[in-house]
Amino acid sequence: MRPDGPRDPTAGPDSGPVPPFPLRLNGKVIKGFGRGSKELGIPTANIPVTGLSVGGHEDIESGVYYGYAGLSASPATGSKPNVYPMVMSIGWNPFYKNTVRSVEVHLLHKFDQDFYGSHMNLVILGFIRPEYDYVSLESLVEDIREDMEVGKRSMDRNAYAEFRRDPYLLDFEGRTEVGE
Ligand SMILES: Cc1cc2nc3c(=O)[nH]c(=O)nc-3n(C[C@H](O)[C@H](O)[C@H](O)COP(=O)(O)O)c2cc1C
Ligand SMILES: Nc1ncnc2c1ncn2[C@@H]1O[C@H](COP(=O)(O)OP(=O)(O)O)[C@@H](O)[C@H]1O
Repeated sequence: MRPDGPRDPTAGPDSGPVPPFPLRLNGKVIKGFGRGSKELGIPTANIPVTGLSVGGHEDIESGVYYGYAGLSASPATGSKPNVYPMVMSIGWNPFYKNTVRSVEVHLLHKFDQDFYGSHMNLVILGFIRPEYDYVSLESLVEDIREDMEVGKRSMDRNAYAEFRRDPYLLDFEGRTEVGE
């Protein structure tokens, strides 16, 4: 269960990501559990959990992370490839008691349209917190909103902001089959 008390304003040292970060992985955006997170204002783009095996990250600790996401061009919407800051959850979603592990990314940007089928390249820069169970949906949402603020503040630091230009993010060569 979520511990009481205030949370740290940033995650990870100001001097920049420390190993195992930056972690790089990718996958195609697939349908999630359809719990209507959009209605809560927090849509999460799922990539197949096999995306974790790209680069051998299967044993990554479950929890909440922050970093940057590169999204491929979407033929459906005509959008160009672009990079966005993101917060993400890797794990079992204890609040929902999932039986499969999931990788879910919330991009810190307002989109007019869905982008299922696009490819997403991720550079993870830091760990925010473990996954918790919650007394209510409201308290889960409140904590995710705080994760978004922690992620933003953390990436505003120079040693993290520079990863926005990491070439991995916009390299979609031969990526179409990975993680499908
Ligand atoms: C930044 C972030 C933090 C999250 N933290 C938790 C958590 O601590 N516990 C939990 O059960 N689910 C957590 N979730 C997962 C949400 O419960 C999940 O997005 C929701 O189940 C909707 O899933 P769906 O989009 O696949 O339908 C988190 C999601 C995000 C984006
Ligand atoms: N800011 C955003 N971050 C992540 N996904 C978004 C965002 N805005 C729109 N989307 C779209 O919403 C979808 C996720 O919606 P959601 O309600 O969580 O359903 P699902 O259960 O399919 O994951 C993503 O796959 C993506 O196409």
